[in-house]
Amino acid sequence: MDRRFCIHVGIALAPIVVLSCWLLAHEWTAFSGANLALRSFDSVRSALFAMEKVSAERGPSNGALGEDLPLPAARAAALDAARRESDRRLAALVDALRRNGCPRCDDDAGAIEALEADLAAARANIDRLLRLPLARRGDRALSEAVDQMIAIVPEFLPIVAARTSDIVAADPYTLNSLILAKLAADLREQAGQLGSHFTSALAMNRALAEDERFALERGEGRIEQLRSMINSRLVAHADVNPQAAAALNDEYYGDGLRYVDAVRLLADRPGGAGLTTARFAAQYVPTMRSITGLRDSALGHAEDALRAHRRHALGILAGTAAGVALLLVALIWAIARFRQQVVSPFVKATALIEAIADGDLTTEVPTSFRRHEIRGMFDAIAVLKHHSAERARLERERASLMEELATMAQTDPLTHLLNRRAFETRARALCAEAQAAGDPVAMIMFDIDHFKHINDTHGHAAGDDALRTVAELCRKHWRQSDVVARIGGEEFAVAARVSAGGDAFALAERLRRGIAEAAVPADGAPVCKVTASFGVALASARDEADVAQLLKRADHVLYQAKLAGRNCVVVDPGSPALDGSARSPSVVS
Ligand SMILES: Nc1nc2c(ncn2[C@@H]2O[C@H](COP(=O)(O)OP(=O)(O)OP(=O)(O)O)[C@@H](O)[C@H]2O)c(=O)[nH]1
Repeated sequence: MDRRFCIHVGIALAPIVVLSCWLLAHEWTAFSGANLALRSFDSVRSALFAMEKVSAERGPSNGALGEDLPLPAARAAALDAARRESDRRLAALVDALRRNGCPRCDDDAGAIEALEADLAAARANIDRLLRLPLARRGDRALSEAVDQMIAIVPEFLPIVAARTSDIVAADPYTLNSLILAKLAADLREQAGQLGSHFTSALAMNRALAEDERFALERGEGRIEQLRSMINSRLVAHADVNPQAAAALNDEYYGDGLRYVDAVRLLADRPGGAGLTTARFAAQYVPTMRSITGLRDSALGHAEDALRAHRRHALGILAGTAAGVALLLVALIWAIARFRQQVVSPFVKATALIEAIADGDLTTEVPTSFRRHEIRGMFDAIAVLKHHSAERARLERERASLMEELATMAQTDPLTHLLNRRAFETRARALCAEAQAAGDPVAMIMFDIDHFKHINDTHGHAAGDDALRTVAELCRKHWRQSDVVARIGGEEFAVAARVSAGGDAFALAERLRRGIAEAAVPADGAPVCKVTASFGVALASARDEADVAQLLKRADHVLYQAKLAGRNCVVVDPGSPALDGSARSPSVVS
């Protein structure tokens, strides 16, 4: 029962455990997703920063390209600082991608390697031009150098897009902030490119070429597009820092673009704008900080949301784990209590009832149960045990009474020898056994002499004592295998297996002498002497030993013994000469 209970509990617990594990796994996945989203966010931010720095590197590069030899130390230092900053940000991006631990981050690391190679090539090209005098650099070469730097920036975009999709998969609510940050980064790039379109014309002190004017218009169009996209995002999500939005409006859309328009008008003149690229950059570049300001504000907003999401996921995971642990502990506790308070008592009760049914009443019935129903059950078992013990006792008494009755039915109550009926039954069995074994059977009958006289002289009790004394002598003189009985008032009979006729006679004679020598006691003192007369009849193994016949023959010679003067043994003359002795009656007196 206990084993079955455990199996059933296991079956019932299995779906709960599976469900709990599933719930935990689900919450763990959500928490891991939130962690991955934060790491991916770090990659996106690093990519946008690196992108900005590579884009910003174009400012000092263009500034240097616009200077003639020897390159002013300040220009060289600015270019060097910008390149180091780009490299630092790229290294940070590689680190962030390594920490990111996403399946496709290896592809991104490969993309960074390609990007770094392209950047190195672009820088080498710029350095080559910087070693030439300004007049020998050539318009076309300058444009190509600027374009080569511009072409590097879009290489960041697949990394940003891939990591953004990882973030949005874990927390879709960050999508708007991330798009806004990406639009701001695009705007920063477009703004940078817009400035770059002036580089050749300013460096060569000439008017803007047709394709440069076209590029400027296209850039402004793209910037206008981004402006409306950013504005619509800002309107929909006013929670992004409004000061950053206002700064963008004032500084870049206001001052920055106004300055670009003014320089373009100047640059339309045949002699050019009369500005160095460095002066242009010094005036224009600072207005772009408002763009990165908006980008950083959007990134900060996304980071806050992601951290909140991670905290929330961690809280849910911890709550779920605690809930599951609590539920399992409560279930196990309840099952253990149920097993201890209900199942175990039932198992014990079953074992007890089985033991009682098997007759084992030695086991104690426990009484220390607190539950009313269980205590009642064990009280009932105690009653059952008590009744069973009582019934077992009655059974034993009945069996002993039956045994007593059976003994009484076969025994003479005065002498405790067999009675006549039992004698006949046992004697018949003895005859059959003797015949089977080929042994002769002797039937010895004897009768106390003048017993009436004893009764009359010494009283009936003395007569009874005389009978008991003779019975004791019988027990003393005859063997265990002999059948001895009191078959009448003062009449006794013995059936015995013998090997020779003389044996039977000797047996009878030995008893006769024993009786004659004995004194009948009464109240501890001898009262009188008794004698007995014996008749012996024999049946050989060949004869059919018939108990009735043998008794009759023995009785007949017993009568002869009486007639012969009593206190003697007479052997039936019809007995076979078993040992070759005479068949004539033997009389001993
Ligand atoms: N005390 C006592 N007497 C018994 C019992 N059964 C029979 N008697 C007596 O035994 C006596 C038998 O007497 P009888 O048949 O005349 O034989 P007897 O006196 O022994 O004479 P013989 O047999 O010829 O020697 C009777 O007086 C019976 O009352 C008994 O259980 N107890």
